[in-house]
Amino acid sequence: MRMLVLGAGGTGGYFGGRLAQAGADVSFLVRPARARALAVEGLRIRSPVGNADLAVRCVTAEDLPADVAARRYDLVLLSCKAYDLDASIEAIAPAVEAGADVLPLLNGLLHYDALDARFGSARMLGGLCFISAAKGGDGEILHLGPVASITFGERSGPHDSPRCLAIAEAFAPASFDAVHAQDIHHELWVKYSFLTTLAAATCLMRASIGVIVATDGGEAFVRALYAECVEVARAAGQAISETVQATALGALTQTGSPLTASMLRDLESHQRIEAAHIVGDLVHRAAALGVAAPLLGIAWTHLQAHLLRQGPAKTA
Ligand SMILES: NC(=O)C1=CN([C@@H]2O[C@H](COP(=O)(O)OP(=O)(O)OC[C@H]3O[C@@H](n4cnc5c(N)ncnc54)[C@H](OP(=O)(O)O)[C@@H]3O)[C@@H](O)[C@H]2O)C=CC1
Ligand SMILES: CC(C)(CO)C(=O)C(=O)O
Repeated sequence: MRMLVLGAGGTGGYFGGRLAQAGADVSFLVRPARARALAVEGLRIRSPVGNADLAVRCVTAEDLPADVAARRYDLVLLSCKAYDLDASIEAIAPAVEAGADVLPLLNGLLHYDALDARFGSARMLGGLCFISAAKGGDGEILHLGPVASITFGERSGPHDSPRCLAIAEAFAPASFDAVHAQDIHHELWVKYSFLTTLAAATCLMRASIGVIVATDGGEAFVRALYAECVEVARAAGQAISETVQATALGALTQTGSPLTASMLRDLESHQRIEAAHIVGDLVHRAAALGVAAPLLGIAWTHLQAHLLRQGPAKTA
C-alpha cells in the first residue's frame, strides 16, 4: 500500500515515521520549510518506546501533481490541525482525485463535513488516534508517553471492506496499535466525548488531571463535564456504555495523573488551538439537540476569550 501522510507534526510524524520504519511505502506531504528540514536532518522520533532516525521521502503541494502522475497513492493519512483543514484539503486533492482514500486522524467530527463535500463520502474513511506527541523545537517528534494507536473503519457499508483489510495489513508491522473498528462512528463519539472533557477541563484550569482532581471539587467538576459530553453523544444517537464511561472516567479522574489535552500544550506554547473545532462544536451540537451543557459552555466562553485576546491571526 502506497501512503501519503499530510503533515510531519506530532501525529503524522509519529505514525508515518513508525510506518516508514517498518518498511511501508510512505511519503510525507509537507510545506517547503519542513521538506528542507527533513531533507537535512531526517525524521527523528524521540519516544519512551524507542527512538528512530529515519530518511523519509517528502513531496510538497507544488510537486504533488507530477508525483501523482508517476506514482498513484492508495491512502492519504490526514494529520493537520483543524485550522489548516482547508489548505490541507487542497494540498491532498491531486492524490485523492487520482484514486487515494483518506483516513483523517484529526480530533473532533466537524472536518468530515468539509472532506465529504470536497471528495465525496465514499472516499472518506473514519479515523482517530490516541497518542501524546508534539513537534519539538528542533523539529524532532516528541512522543510523550507509551500510548500510540490508530482506530479506523468504514463510515458506511460492511466494516470488513477490502480497503480496510488492506490498511490493517499495511499497519500491522508498525510499532503502534492499529484497531479496525466495527463501528467507527461510535468510536469517534467515544473519543470525542473523552477528549472534549479533557480539553475543556485542562484548558479551563491550566492544569493536568492529577492537579485538578487534587482540588476540592475538582473530580466532581470533571465528572459533570464528562456527563454533559456523554449526554450530547446519547442525544446524537451514540449512547456510550457504562463500561466505556467507567474506563474514560478512570483516566479523567486518576490521582496524580500528568494527563493533559494536546490543546493545553498548544495553548501554553502560544500556538493556535482547535477550540472551535472541538469544544465549540460540541456546545453547538448540544444546543441543536436541546441538551443543557453549562460547563462546556463556560469552557467555550473561556477559550473564545483567550482567542480574542490573542488577536485575529490565532482565531480558529
Ligand atoms: N498531538 C497529539 O498528541 C494529538 C493530536 N491529535 C489531533 O491530531 C491532529 C493533528 O495534530 P498534531 O499532529 O498534534 O498537529 P501538529 O501541529 O503537530 O502537526 C500538523 C502538521 O500538519 C502540517 N500541515 C498543516 N497544513 C499543511 C499543509 N497545507 N500542507 C502540508 N502540511 C501541513 C503542519 O506543517 P508545518 O510544520 O509546516 O506547520 C504540521 O507539522 C489534530 O486534530 C489534533 O487534535 C489527536 C491525538 C493526539
Ligand atoms: C485524548 C488525547 C490525549 C489522546 O490522544 C488527545 O487526543 C489529545 O490530547 O489531543
